[in-house]
Amino acid sequence: MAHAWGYAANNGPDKWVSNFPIADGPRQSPIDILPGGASYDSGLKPLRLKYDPSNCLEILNNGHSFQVTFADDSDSSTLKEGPISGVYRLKQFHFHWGASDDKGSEHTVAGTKYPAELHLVHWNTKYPSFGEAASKPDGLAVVGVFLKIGDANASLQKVLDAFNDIRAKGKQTSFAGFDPSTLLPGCLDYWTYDGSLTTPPLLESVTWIVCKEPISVSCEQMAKFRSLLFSAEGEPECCMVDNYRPPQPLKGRPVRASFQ
Ligand SMILES: NS(=O)(=O)c1ccc(C(=O)N2CCCN(Cc3ccccc3)CC2)cc1
Ligand SMILES: [Zn+2]
Repeated sequence: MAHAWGYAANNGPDKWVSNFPIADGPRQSPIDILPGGASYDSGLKPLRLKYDPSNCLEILNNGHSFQVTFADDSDSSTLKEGPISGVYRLKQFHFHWGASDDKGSEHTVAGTKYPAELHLVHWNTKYPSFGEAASKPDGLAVVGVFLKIGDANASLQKVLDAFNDIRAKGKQTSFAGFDPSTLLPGCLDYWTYDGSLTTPPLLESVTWIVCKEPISVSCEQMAKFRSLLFSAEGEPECCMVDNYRPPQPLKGRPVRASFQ
């Protein structure tokens, strides 16, 4: 499996350890969050998120998910405070989802799976770039937001409307003026713990910040997620579904809550 990792039986999460031994490391993600096992930390600050829609550049099908990429050459779209110190810049956001509404999220809450999970990926500006930061223990901060079946999400629909141009792996199209803060829940209470990227190279460089409150998505919108392809044009079509890693061992890590 020369780095051809994926989510199928022959190259999926249980196989990643052969090319990425850190898969069995001490701070892997995602995890099952046990609210009863999290400790309230009054020292945790509210999340300070400031996003500039003019930084939004394009939307891309990378063969594992789709991502919306941001210009990160200035401090105009940043995450500050919360559990982190310093300034982290937004690089991209993407999602993970299931083949059906009963699965799809990477983090779970007392065993509960959500149909999808949003990840807003930020890198620590004490390092020169995302690539540099991705290999440092305090290099990345990812805000995770659960999606729960309910009313259609008008903000999410703007993203889904771009899917016709990125159906196959490797397709990308310009995507301007989108404000990712419109994808955040009203309440920004969160759990936080030290973890990793949930895809190869599984680098243990992520401060995870998982919001307690989900955002809504309709089942028709979930069907649109599932219309994307893992496969490139000209290859046999393979629907992009179940692109999530299951929870990993906590290995004694503390999980803190910003709320009581
Ligand atoms: N699910 S998640 O944990 O939020 C997540 C966050 C970010 C990425 C991500 O952007 N990539 C694409 C390329 C960069 N590599 C790191 C790298 C590899 C080699 C040289 C430098 C950096 C990470 C994977 C993936 C997953
Ligand atoms: Zn992710």
